[in-house]
Amino acid sequence: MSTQREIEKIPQTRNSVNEITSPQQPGEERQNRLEMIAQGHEFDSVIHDSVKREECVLEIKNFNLWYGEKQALFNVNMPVPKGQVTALVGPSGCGKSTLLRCVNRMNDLIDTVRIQGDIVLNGDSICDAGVDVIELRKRMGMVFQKPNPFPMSIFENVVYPLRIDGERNRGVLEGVCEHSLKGAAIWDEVKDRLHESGLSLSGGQQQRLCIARAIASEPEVLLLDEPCSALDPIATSKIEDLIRELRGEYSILIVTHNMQQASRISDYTAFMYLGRLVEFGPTVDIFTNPKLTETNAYVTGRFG
Ligand SMILES: Nc1ncnc2c1ncn2[C@@H]1O[C@H](COP(=O)(O)OP(=O)(O)OP(=O)(O)O)[C@@H](O)[C@H]1O
Repeated sequence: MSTQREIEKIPQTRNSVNEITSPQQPGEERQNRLEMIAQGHEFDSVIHDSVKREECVLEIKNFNLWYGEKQALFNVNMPVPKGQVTALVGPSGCGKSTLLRCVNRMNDLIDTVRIQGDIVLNGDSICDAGVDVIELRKRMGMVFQKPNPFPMSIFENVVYPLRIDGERNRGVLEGVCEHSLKGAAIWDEVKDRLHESGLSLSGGQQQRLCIARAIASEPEVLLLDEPCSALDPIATSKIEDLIRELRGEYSILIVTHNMQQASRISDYTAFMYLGRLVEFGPTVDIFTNPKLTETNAYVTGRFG
């Protein structure tokens, strides 16, 4: 869908973003904020005060990213609250996955990527050239759209992060395996078949196995990139319940296309558009009383 078509569908109401920053003068034409973004105008993200008051696990600061000549992220400033679920939403191609991948430096794997700005994890800058990326990734758990269990047993899948760290103690490995599978709400289903292949599980079980593997190393942040997009509704509902249960113990940043899912599972929602953070606030406010008309148009399905 072209940007222009998206924009045209958004009603140009008087209750636009411009009313927040300046009163409308008689006869003055209001310009939609998303149209201004598409035209390359500078603008400041709208971040609700309640987000700013939260303790942060991550702080994304003045962050820009280019794929070759093409800029994909523009001056993103975003605190990610600790112990909460934060959803990243926005139309396809707005940069949600790119931003998520920056947090665990997966974009380093792409030769053409260039970044500016910083991301701070619990006080530590993660973008410095001197950062040990392997150590950094141990502080993050990542779960992808498609479940990706390794071709090894359920047990070995879960304890994999400990194995690569050199852990050999059977008791420790068994304890972490059970704790992580329970944490991922799949223990009862697999406790009698831990030595079967992880690939023998259903798609939804495989995804919970991947979440168990992601939490086995007790990460500071759990990054979930559309973790339910390949799952049926029942498996999706189990993963959503699980995300709610993991909240508090883990800080979760999740990319989702599904507005109902974002509203069900997240505490905070960030709306992105064409590489910019547009509005970021408590999910209940973003879905029922956003500050921007454009956010309302997106979350109610009127474009994108
Ligand atoms: N490896 C890459 N090389 C070049 N451009 C890329 C690459 N990955 C993403 N992009 C571009 O960066 C922009 C943001 O893409 P990204 O995948 O982050 O968006 P998204 O919001 O996650 O989209 P979707 O919801 O469709 O997954 C898009 O214009 C995309 O084409």
